Parts: sequence; structure tokens; C-alpha cells
Amino acid sequence: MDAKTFDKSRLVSRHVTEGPSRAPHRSYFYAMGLTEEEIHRPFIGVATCWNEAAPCNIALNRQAQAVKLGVKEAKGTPREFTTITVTDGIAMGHEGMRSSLASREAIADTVELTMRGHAYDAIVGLAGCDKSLPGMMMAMVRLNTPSVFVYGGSILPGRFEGRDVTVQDVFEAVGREQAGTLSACELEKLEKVACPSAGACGGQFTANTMACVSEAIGLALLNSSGAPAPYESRDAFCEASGRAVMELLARNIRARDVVTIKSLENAARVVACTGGSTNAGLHLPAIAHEAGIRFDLLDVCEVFKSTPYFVDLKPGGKYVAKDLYEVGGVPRVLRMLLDKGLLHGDCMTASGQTMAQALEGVEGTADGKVIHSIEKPLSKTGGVVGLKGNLAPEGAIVKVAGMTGKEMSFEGPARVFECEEDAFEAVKKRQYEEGEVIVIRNEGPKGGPGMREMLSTTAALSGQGMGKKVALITDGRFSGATRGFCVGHVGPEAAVGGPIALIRNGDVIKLNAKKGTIEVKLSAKELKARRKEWAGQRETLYGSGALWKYAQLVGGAKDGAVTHPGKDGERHVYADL
Ligand SMILES: CC[C@H](C)C(=O)C(=O)O
Ligand SMILES: [Mg+2]
Repeated sequence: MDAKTFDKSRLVSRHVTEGPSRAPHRSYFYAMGLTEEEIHRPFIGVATCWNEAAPCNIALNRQAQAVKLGVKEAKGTPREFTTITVTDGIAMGHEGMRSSLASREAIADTVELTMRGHAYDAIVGLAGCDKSLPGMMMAMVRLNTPSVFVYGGSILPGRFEGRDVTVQDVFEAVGREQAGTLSACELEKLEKVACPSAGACGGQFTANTMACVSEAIGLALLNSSGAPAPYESRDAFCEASGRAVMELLARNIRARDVVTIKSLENAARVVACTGGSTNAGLHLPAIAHEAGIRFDLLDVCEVFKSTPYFVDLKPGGKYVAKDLYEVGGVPRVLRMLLDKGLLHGDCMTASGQTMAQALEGVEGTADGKVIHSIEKPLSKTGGVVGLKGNLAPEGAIVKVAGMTGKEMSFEGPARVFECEEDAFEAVKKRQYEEGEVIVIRNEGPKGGPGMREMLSTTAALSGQGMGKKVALITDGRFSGATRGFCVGHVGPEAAVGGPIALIRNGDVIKLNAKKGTIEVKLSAKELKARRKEWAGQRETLYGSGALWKYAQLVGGAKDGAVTHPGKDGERHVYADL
């Protein structure tokens, strides 16, 4: 691409590079070593979530350099910047987890502000863990600037006692140690080998789920998310992404040309057919919201219903992200969906081609191991299911991948906990009974605040061998590695007086993932009477600061727990400034 083909008068960066009044601005660019020619080329923000918080992000800096090479090859001027992350694997199981979902908004906001403040013309965004992937994609759609997303790649699996393991095994081993079926010494051995490299958690947990989404939604180049983080072969995709964003800029193809209701449906398909993370039920509505598109939890779940589950990945299944990559990765899965009429082929993608064009020549058959055939799937409907009923009028979500038909319904008395810590303590001490439905409330977006993931508690149950003998419901969330009958995102949340706030110990709860129902056996009259007696939102520890601010602004899980109201999606202006 020749820089001359860019009409500067339509580039946002003209505000910082052109005309006599911008001499001071240019002097800053000279200070950073840019040449006159580079200053007058398009400015491409290269946003990364690099930091030393977790293995998920540690390889992003290397990959950003490759992106910059690609941008330069295509005669753009890359400007690298970083934003924050909060990494669930380390935030899990304590107060820190409240910062996780709020970090998604902080990432979107900081990327937006950096791009606006410096008038960059387009963006390549690199992200490596649960909240940074959706946060980065939200910023792209919010800015509606030419955008290419690059995933940082998955971690390699660890080896323990002759089998592949991930951090999920370590979380579950904590429960086994509590139950006395694993020694402290064995636990220590496992923790040392479970995570052998850079990269995000290895199963189809939240990061890898959202990485599949990035390709399916069209913001990332096909197959770019597949190679594990330590593979330097990733860098070729990074370079290509740098070149691709220049092509999008030249053709004025922006994020909202890519992210449409159809591409959101494509994204939901890939979540369902891979048994992805329930968090997608939160992040897809949030990404849609940035485009002013209504695609809520229940809409996502409608797509799940008509999607077969045929890719066998952990935690419901057997394999890890590296295995999927080795048999053809996300493009192969997308091609199979397309051939069966389950994917919209006319959506625009980051390559500048439509999805169908980009998938031309891609192998579209099962490999029989990781990817099963669509005719003989692992199950006929998606690995993730939406539920609705008098206990969750705004819906709820459960991962059913790996569950048998019989296991998909559950009825039992409630054992109610007011927060995760209380539940974890009770689980640790085995103060619960088989057949019960554990209720953890006050963990919603507003009431937590921060809608914590509760992998420590759910993994402890699995590790104790009780994962299939109890069910768990919450207005909070689960990690992508959670398994068992664990229903999250129950809405409305307790903090706003949702029915989950009204449940008492012993109330009978009925869950049916086949029918998509979640009910408490209480009459409407009884619920109404209890609501009158309800004491109101439980006080939180956060009277000021970021989490207080978050709690004031955040909306319900059904709409993606976003922090700015509906109409903003339509009013945002960036690239036209
Ligand atoms: C292992 C699970 C990971 C840390 C996570 O939080 C997720 O996938 O959501
Ligand atoms: Mg997570």
C-alpha cells in the first residue's frame, strides 16, 4: 500500500500532523525518532495488554513488534501503547476477582481514550486473557475505526502422570486435597508442571472461547488465534494483521462493517459448538451494545439452541486449544458450520474478504478426534444453554458440555450463602448435602460488585467428587473451566431485588437444561410477600474508588453488564471527526 493513496483530509491523524498549527505536535514525533515521511503517514494504534501479571500477556510485547513490522511494510506508522489487565487465574477465589469484569470496561475505556487523545487512524489490538479480549473488541467497535484483533495465543498443556493438564486440574486438585484423595506433596508436584509456557489457560475456557469468537465475528484474521503463545510462527499472523489494517483503512472498512447482528450470531455459534465459556453470554451482548445492536443473553442462547456441539474441548471434553489448532483450528470449524448453513458467509472480515471468501479452500470435514462430524455431534444442541423461569426472569446460563441427558435436570432444596467466601468455607468443611442446590447471591455486577467468577468453589466441589451430586446457582459468574450443573448470570441479581434475593434454605429449586427452565417452587403470591419483607441491597465494602464507580454505572448481566446506557452505541463518533 502506498501512503499516497491515503487522503489525509479524511484521516483523524491530520489533527496532530498537518498544518503550521501542528508544529508543536510534530516536534514530539521528531523527539521519538520519527522521520518527516513517517509523521505524514497514517498513524496506527498498536494496543497491547502486555504486562507481567500473568502468562497470558507475557508474549504480547514480542507479537506487537511483528504487528508493527506489518504496518510499516504497508506504509503506516505504528504507535504502540499498553493498557491494564486483571488476570482471573490469579484474581480467583478472593476479593481481587471483583476487579476482573470491571477491568473489561477499563480496558475498553483506556483504549478508547488513547486512540481519541492521539488521533490514531486505525487499531490493531493484541490481548491475551479473559477480559482483555472482549475489552479490546469493545473498544474497536465503540471507536468504529478500521480494526484488526490479534489473540496472544494459548498456553501449552502441562504433563502430569502421563496426561495433558491445565490450570483447571490444579484448581480441582485443591478440592481433592481437601477431600484427602490427593496429598499436599502431589498437589505441589502438579502446580509446578501444569503451566509450562506463556499463553492463556489451555482449555476452551474464557480466553480461548473469546479467541474463537474473534475469528468468527470477523475482527481477527482466520487461524490467527490458533498457534500457542510461545510459537514464533504466530508472528507471521501478527505481521499480516499489521498489513491487513492498512488495507481496511485504505478501503474504509470499519469495525461496525464487520460486527453486525449476523457476525454476532456467527460468534455465538462457535461458542456453542465448542462448548465454550458461559462468559460469552456476557461479552457478546457487551460487544453488540457498542455497535448499538441489541443481542442480549437470551438472543445468544437462542443461537446456542440450534447449534450442535461437536468440538471436544476441556473442560467438558478432552482436548486443549493446541490440539484444535493442530487439526485445522477455528477455520475448519467455521467451514463445517458454513457448509451446513449454520454460518452467515456474507459477513465482512478483517481480511477485507467476506467470511465465505476467506473460508474458500479450507478443509471442512471432521478429523474424528477433536472435531466430530455435525451429523454425529457430541450433542445436538450447544454446549452452553440459556435458562429462564420464575427464579431468573431475565435469564441465566449453564455449560452442559460433557453432561449426559440425565444429568441435565436437577431438583433439590436450596442451601443459601450470602457470598462466595461463605460458600467456599462450607464446601471446604463439607457442610452441604448431596442433592442440594447451593445458592450464592449478592455476587452480581452491581451487588458484588463485579460479578465474581467462582472457579475456586466449583472446582473444589468437582475435586471432592461432588460436582454431579449437587447443583449451584448464582447471580455471579463462573470461569470457563467450571464444570458441573453450575448456573450463572441469574438475573435480575439479588442487589436489585431479583427473585434470587428471596430464596430461603430448603426452598425447592428445579433446573432443567433440556427445557431451558429455572424455577423455585414458590407461588407468585409468596414471592411478592417476601419481596415486601426484603431488606434491600446488601452493603458492600466499596464506598469509593473504581469498584464503587463501577457499581453505580453497571447494568444487568442480560445486557452484558455494561457501564454506559443503550443509546451511546449509536451516538459514538470517532473516525469521522
Ligand atoms: C482456568 C480458568 C481461567 C482462569 C478463567 O478464569 C476462565 O476461563 O474464565
Ligand atoms: Mg475467567
